[in-house]
Amino acid sequence: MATPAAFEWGDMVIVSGVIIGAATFLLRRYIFGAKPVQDLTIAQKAAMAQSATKASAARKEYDPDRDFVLKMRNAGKNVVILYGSQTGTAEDFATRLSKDIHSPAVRPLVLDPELYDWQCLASLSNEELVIFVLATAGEGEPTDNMEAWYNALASDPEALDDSEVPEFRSPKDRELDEDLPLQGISYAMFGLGNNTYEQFNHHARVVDRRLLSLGASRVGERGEGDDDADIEEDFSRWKEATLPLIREHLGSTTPLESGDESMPEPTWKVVEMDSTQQAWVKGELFEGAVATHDSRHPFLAPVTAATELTPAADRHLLHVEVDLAGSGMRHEAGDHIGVYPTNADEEVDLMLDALELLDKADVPICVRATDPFAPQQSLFPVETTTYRAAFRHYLEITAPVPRSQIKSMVLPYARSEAARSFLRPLAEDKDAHAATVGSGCMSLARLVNAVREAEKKAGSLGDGEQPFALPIEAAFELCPRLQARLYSISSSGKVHPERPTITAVVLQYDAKTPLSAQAKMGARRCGVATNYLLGALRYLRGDYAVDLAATAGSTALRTGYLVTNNKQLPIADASSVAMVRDHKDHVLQSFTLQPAPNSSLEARELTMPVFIRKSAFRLPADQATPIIMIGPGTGLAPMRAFIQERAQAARENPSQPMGTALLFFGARTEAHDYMYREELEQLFEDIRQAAPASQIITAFSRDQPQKIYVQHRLAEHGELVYRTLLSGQQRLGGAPKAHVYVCGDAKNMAKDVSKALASLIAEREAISEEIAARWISDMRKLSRYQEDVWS
Ligand SMILES: Cc1cc2nc3c(=O)[nH]c(=O)nc-3n(C[C@H](O)[C@H](O)[C@H](O)COP(=O)(O)O)c2cc1C
Repeated sequence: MATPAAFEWGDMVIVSGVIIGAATFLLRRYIFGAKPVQDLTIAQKAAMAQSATKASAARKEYDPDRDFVLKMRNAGKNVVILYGSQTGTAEDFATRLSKDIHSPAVRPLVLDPELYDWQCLASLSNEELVIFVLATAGEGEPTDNMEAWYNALASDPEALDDSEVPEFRSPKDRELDEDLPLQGISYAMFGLGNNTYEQFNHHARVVDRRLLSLGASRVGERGEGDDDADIEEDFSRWKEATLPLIREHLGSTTPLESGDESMPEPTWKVVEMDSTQQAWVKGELFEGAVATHDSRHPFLAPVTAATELTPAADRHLLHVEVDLAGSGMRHEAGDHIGVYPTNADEEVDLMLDALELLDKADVPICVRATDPFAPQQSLFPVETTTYRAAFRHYLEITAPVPRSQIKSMVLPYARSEAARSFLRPLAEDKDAHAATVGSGCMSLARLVNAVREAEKKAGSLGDGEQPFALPIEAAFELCPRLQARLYSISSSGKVHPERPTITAVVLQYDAKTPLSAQAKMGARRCGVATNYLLGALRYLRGDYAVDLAATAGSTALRTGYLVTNNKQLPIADASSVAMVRDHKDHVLQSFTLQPAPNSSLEARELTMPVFIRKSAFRLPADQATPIIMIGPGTGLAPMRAFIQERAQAARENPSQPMGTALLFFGARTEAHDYMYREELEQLFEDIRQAAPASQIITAFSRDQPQKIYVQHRLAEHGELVYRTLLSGQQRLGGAPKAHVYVCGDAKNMAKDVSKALASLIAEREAISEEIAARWISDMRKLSRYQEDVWS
């Protein structure tokens, strides 16, 4: 089988020849903007940063293309919004903020800091403003695209006041104060974080404190969004308090009316191309053009295995393996793999139907910025696409629509009283929005359908009233960019080079509102990426394969499967078909999947767009160091990679000293949820040849009347855990030398595990739990207590 050289975007269509060159130019940011890998802890980074800051400032030649102040002024703007975003939320907030704040006096430009130099910050004038929208990533780390700024500004985040003053570029008209080089510069700050992480909003807090200590003035308070509560509401509150101050700062005397329901200015222009005039071919945009694969240039990896891991009656637990051969990417135990999913065909059709675009779903379109100065001129990473492909590959179409978006981008298009009465409470009342849109997980298509239902219920429309219709430009703006999903790799790169595996539970649940239960396609909601992985598994297994090209009459090859009571239907009808459920009570979605190049339908060879993201979650360099792994559920993933690696080392050299390895694994029941059981038991047999005390300790929560979780087992096996932490010492007397790894749920499990550990240390060292917790904190700083957790 031929190995794909690079990524080709699904069933994308592009005009052959000339467009490839033009698109490459327009997309140079995507194609050439190589991202630095983030594989150091904060402590390591801080140590490196001090010297790096000086060196880079001295080294850096002025590059007008990287001068964001110049860029802003040339575009006739006076505000620059810089976003630090890992998974797209901050980027989306920045874009929306720019819309909300825009007026004749306030002219914002949204920029990615990765493409600009922090040294230019001091050139801003008092009549200009910079707004930071910064998410925290990793364990209190900056996002990849803010890394250079963060390292320069906060050369020592622990001791900001003693940090060296970075060397900013002096503006032409004034000298910079040596200690307060940012005097006269104004900024506003909104941070995004999640309260379940130990270092809540650390990135925004550090940058904020540093800007203040360098002399800059903050307009308004620093906002802090909490993803664990209601980050949209946090953002709205911050905007309500801060936007008037920003307007005032920039000399605007006209406050925006809060009840403003005027039509928004479109950001994007959609041009339909004449497909009869030109030769349209399937696009293979990135083939041969990319030397390095990363999050912006994923690799189309052949899927080499896809299986179900357990016989659980009510959930699909998946194991998916891809082949990275030829990609140049390597993975190490602890790394993450990013997967760009494809939206389910039913969701795409629901959206096309809601926008009344089903009949021209495959018309080629070109989507360009209306503002000739906008930094991003093309909405998608391809010059031309189709309505269907845009919704399938590039946009997040299943997320609930935020309240502020309903207010600014949906309500203005309501042309009947019935539509306005339905939408107004959702736009204005936080609780009404949470109850209907939040709990109902009401995507844009579902919201549009619900407005139409409200109009139908109201009977005839009033005089001169038009039925509700949302223009495509608004829909493109309302849907955020489809983001890659990151999974902890569950295989070792040393043992299985080029074959990373994913271990994931398929996410499906019912939205709990009467409205959603009655709506088209019902109340079931499906996680985008895990259902895409399930779709791939089913396709490879041979469930209901259908060549949709034949039924849809499309010139593009569309491979997928469609389950509709065993009847094969044209894809366009799928959204009206009642969803079929499988034996695990999961709805069966259909996906248009990407076949391997040159493979026949019968061969069933698939590819998946992936990239590797380096992590700091690493085994100790010295294999004599003991490790304690706590990984319940799919939190087992990175532990499996560690165990594979230690087992291989033990097999190869059993006489080499090896530290004890303890695995705490938890699941619901032993009989139905114990994934990788035989393999793990065999691997521990191997490990015990070199480290005899190594063992697996399980916690099956539903195998007895009372619930037992991994934290309970930690307490029960306190003596063994303590001895492993001692690692040959008599007493700890401080942070243990063993390494502890925790992976899985951040909200409860990770916190309870940390408490259980502090408690068992306190008891045996005869110290207070507070002191023991401090030792664990020290372990974190020394990268000996590492978490890979999510909430
Ligand atoms: C892997 C991961 C690590 C995170 N680490 C932190 C953290 O240390 N502190 C924090 O406050 N929030 C943390 N968060 C929460 C994010 O900051 C929050 O979800 C934010 O909305 C993401 O914004 P983005 O999509 O622009 O990256 C983390 C999220 C993820 C997925």
